[in-house]
Amino acid sequence: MSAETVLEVANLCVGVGAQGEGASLVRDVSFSMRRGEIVGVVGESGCGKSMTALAIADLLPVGVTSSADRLSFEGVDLTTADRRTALRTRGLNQAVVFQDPQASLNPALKLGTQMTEAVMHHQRLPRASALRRAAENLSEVKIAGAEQRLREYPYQLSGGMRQRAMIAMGLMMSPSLLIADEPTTALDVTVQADVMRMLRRLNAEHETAILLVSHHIALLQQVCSRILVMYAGELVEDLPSVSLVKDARHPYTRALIASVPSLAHDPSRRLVTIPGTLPDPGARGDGCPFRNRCNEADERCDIAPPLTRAGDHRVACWRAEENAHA
Ligand SMILES: Nc1ncnc2c1ncn2[C@@H]1O[C@H](COP(=O)(O)OP(=O)(O)OP(=O)(O)O)[C@@H](O)[C@H]1O
Repeated sequence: MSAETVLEVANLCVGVGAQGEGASLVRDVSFSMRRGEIVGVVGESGCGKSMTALAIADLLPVGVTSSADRLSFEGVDLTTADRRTALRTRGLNQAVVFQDPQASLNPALKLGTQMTEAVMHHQRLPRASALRRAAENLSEVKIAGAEQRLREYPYQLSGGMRQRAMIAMGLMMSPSLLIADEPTTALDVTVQADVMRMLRRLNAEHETAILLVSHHIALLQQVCSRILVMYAGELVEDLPSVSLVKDARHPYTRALIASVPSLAHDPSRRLVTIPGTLPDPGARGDGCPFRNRCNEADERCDIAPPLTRAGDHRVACWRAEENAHA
């Protein structure tokens, strides 16, 4: 693994039950992220984006478990590390921002207390220095009157401010990876743009890699260097953002693109919606998970296509070769 690799995930699986013995929610997802890279994860609701992000962050809901051949942060493999090392590695290197900051901020603690807890514990920073850093971070995400805000409770902040405070909190440790799951979905459009600008600036200034989960493929194309496309719990395509529109090879990725006005090749053509629905996690069967909704499916699709690499592009479709030139 190169020193430039921040995160490496090999064959991540997520399932319901203490041993993942129930329905399979995520199957064999593998990818890595370089320092400072912004990688997007896209797909329809229920395709396993959040479960993938939560498994990496070790924040899966009760009753859902994960396994992986390798899950390493900064070279430390958390699948073999002891609990203490795993906690410390995540604590030092990883921050998480969710769609709903309300769910992540403790309503009973003042902002200053919750922003400083981790650095005081992990970096042994004295309280005064930690509070100074917290105030600087709040100013950095454009929250005015930072010192006063640190003495306030989350309910005293607006929704957009809470989301920015979450980002400021996440960056207290200068993490090498920020996991952001739909960080702007619950916000109104102007605040969304502010939050995205902020994430990009923090990425550029602190070299923080960002794993950005969103169902909004056009937004990901604008900010990410690479996009991972998930379908029914599987990674079906991984490609550079610059290739998205002209070189997507999986029919599902193409359908996602065709359903977005700003990305569709010919905006005058009718936008395409994807017929059918995502199969239930317990009822995916064998073969390509997309075959029942795919207008290019043929008899080959009864066998699941492997995720095959060609240069910096990976696709799980028997037609990937043909589609590369189509
Ligand atoms: N607590 C849970 N227990 C069992 N299954 C769950 C739980 N939470 C979600 N799921 C199921 O896991 C699958 C993947 O869900 P996930 O939230 O990862 O999808 P997603 O792509 O992030 O969707 P969205 O964009 O709606 O958040 C879905 O079928 C969902 O119903």
